[in-house]
Amino acid sequence: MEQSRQKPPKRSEESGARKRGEGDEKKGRKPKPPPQGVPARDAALALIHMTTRGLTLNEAVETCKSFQALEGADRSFARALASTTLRRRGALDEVFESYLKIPLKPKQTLLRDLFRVTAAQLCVMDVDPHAAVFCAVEIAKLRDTTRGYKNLVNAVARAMSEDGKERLEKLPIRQDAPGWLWRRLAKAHGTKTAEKIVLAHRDEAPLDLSLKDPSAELVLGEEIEAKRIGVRTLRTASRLVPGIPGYEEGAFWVQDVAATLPAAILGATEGAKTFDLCAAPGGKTMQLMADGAWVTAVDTSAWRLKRLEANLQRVGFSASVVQENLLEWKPSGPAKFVLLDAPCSATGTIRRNPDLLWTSREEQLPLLKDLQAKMLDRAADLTEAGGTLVYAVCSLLPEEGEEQVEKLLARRDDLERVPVEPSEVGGLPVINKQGDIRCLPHLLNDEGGMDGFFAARLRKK
Ligand SMILES: C[S@@+](CC[C@H](N)C(=O)[O-])C[C@H]1O[C@@H](n2cnc3c(N)ncnc32)[C@H](O)[C@@H]1O
Repeated sequence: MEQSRQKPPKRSEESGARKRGEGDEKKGRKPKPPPQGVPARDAALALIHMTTRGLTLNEAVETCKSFQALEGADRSFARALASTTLRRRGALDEVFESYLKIPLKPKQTLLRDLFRVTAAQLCVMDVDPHAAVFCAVEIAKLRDTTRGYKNLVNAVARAMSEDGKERLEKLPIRQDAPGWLWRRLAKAHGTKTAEKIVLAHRDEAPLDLSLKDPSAELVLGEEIEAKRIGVRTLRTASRLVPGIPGYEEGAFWVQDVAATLPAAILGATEGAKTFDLCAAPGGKTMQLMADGAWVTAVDTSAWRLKRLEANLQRVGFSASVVQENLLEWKPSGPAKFVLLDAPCSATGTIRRNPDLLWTSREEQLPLLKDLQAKMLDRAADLTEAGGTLVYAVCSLLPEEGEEQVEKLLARRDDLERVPVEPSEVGGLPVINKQGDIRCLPHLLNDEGGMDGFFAARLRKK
């Protein structure tokens, strides 16, 4: 059986919580769980385990019964614990594994996830270490696959409570990213920038609201801190979207500041025929419509289009919505303005979706790149002469962004790049040498950062 490499640390004499638990155990009484105890931590473990099996964190949150049963502070704690575990999983694995004499077997997935969640509490989060150790052992006892390892869990958790934080802090920054992503980020942006990107992934993203009418004042109430940023964004410290004044009236929708830039640089004019390709769930459709464009929104996914329609309805817009594969869609004619927000690795949204670090697969990239190139050609064909095409991806990887555009311009002579001006992006520091938009998560770090995005503007000759 696996054992801890180190002796478990001595128990702290100051530990009221642990002394109480131990005493109770000796006397055969059930120990009293501390606040935000076993149920919240067990729900966080369930969420993590669902992501290990391939679900996104959002899907797990929506479907996990033990999480759904939580309320208030327990619910927030479980969500924060799951999110922290995913953000730091690479380093946390390294830390807890350093205490094991015998590595875990690949099939011990639940035990591995329990160690991860416990390490996140003990090495990253500011929680009572005694509560973390106590609950880890109680959770181990709950299931057949972990019950036999409760002593190991106890020993490793107690060892981590002693010096896990120090071990974590000694690890290189790149440890938080999967190897394939780190290699690609370092090659594309250089090691220093790649480190800044990986560091930015440690933090929760702020909540950005896109204003339907950017010139209007949105009165949020004194309790919600907010600041104007970019072209139409109000950045807030709030998390409760439906609770924000103006939500029911459709005065805003949720959209990271970086995601507002592709539609902003398209420059679709009032009443102009505009194709929003790969449109769902409709963030950019709403933005184009708010600027008065006459939009046809195309997407292949029925359920995502349902969300688009619900979003449009709340904000009070009605677009022409088409469920079609873009590569096969045959509209009656081209449009003056075309926005293609192509499917991609979504690596630019890791701050919001930390599960992507572990659910994205390098093997998906060739397929995505092939699809993006085909979509770009199709989108160019659907743009009328003299019209504007914007290509966008929420990716950190140039092979899905910059390189796709270079290759497009090399294989077609009917397109030319139209460089973006700083005034078009509200002065944000996101315009690269070619005049394209390249957002990275650490830019504007002091103000909460931004999603990673690439967007280029092309004119059809
Ligand atoms: C990056 S998301 C779009 C986000 C959207 N533009 C927004 O701002 O809310 C990419 C979209 O491409 C859609 N998609 C993927 N393959 C497609 C295809 N062959 N034809 C049309 N849409 C496709 C997906 O369903 C997904 O909704």
